Amino acid sequence: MATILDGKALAEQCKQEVKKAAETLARRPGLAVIIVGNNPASRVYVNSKRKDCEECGFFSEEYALPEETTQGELIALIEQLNQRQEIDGILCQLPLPQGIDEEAVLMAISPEKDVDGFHPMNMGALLVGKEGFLPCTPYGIMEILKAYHIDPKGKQCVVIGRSNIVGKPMALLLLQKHGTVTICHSRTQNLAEICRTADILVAAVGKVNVVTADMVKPGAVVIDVAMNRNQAGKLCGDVDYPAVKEIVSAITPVPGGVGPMTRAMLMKNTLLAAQKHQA
Ligand SMILES: NC(=O)C1=CN([C@@H]2O[C@H](COP(=O)(O)OP(=O)(O)OC[C@H]3O[C@@H](n4cnc5c(N)ncnc54)[C@H](OP(=O)(O)O)[C@@H]3O)[C@@H](O)[C@H]2O)C=CC1
Ligand SMILES: Nc1nc(=O)c2c([nH]1)NC[C@@H]1CN(c3ccc(C(=O)N[C@@H](CCC(=O)O)C(=O)O)cc3)C=[N+]21
Repeated sequence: MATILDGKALAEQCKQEVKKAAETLARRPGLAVIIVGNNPASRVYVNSKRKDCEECGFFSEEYALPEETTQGELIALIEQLNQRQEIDGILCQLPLPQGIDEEAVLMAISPEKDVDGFHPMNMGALLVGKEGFLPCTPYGIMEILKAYHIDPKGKQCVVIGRSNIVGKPMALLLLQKHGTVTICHSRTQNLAEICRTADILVAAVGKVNVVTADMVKPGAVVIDVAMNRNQAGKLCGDVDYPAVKEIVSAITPVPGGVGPMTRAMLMKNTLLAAQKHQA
């Protein structure tokens, strides 16, 4: 029987710890969340971030900007938030509307307030193994592995996906923990064969059933990052969960796996930002 890696329960635990630590600070940690346009999925995520802040006793501000917002206006807001003492973390929800250069926007966030860990300064710190904010999703996955005593050291790790926010930093964190890491993407020719070598398989593609049971080594650990909707409109990951869970040693469910831990790590990063900021 596979262990179901319960990200939801672990996230609740993490948030309780964050809340406790936040109570010892002179001032509540503050998070500003910016959302541009009317992406319904983004709306859902932003609402849950507000709830997380309340749970952790944080101060939070939300900026819901219209679809027509210009890059200049968005960056001007970020620059104001960079200056504000009571704001420890700034998150600009992705994706941004067409015509706005995401990289320019992410670069505008002060690296000290970049609780998403998307600024090139924090990305660079991760690359060279220096301290910085870790991107929340890969950070949350490493916390899941740690909590369940799954050590990447010496293991074959396969990451499917090479985005700057998930796949690439995921690969770097597994490498940092001494995994032997292979990164796959849309041009990978022998995906199934490479996946079958994995002791730890991380799927971060965004396509239903891109990972089927024949691609998974029996006894492997499978982490499903994706947030897809299937034909019935149900939330699901990249992995054919019912079939794959029968052959693995451990697997994250969707929902209830990586998603809640991503949000918990956002709270953790905001706490860390506040601690540094107030030191
Ligand atoms: N649980 C959570 O907290 C989070 C979940 N997500 C979800 O994770 C998924 C990935 O997100 P993100 O990294 O931002 O997505 P991107 O679309 O930026 O990246 C997807 C990656 O998958 C690769 N890919 C596409 N098709 C295939 C294929 N057939 N075989 C192998 N690789 C393929 C792409 O390759 P190429 O580079 O060649 O195009 C790309 O590297 C999405 O479902 C997203 O919703 C994202 C963030 C947080
Ligand atoms: N600047 C920025 N930072 C992000 O971290 C960021 C982003 N932009 N854009 C979009 C992606 C996606 N993402 C998720 C976070 C939590 C869940 C989550 O909590 N999921 C729940 C289910 C939620 C539901 O029911 O819809 C779960 O898996 O159990 C999902 C997805 C963060 N992202």
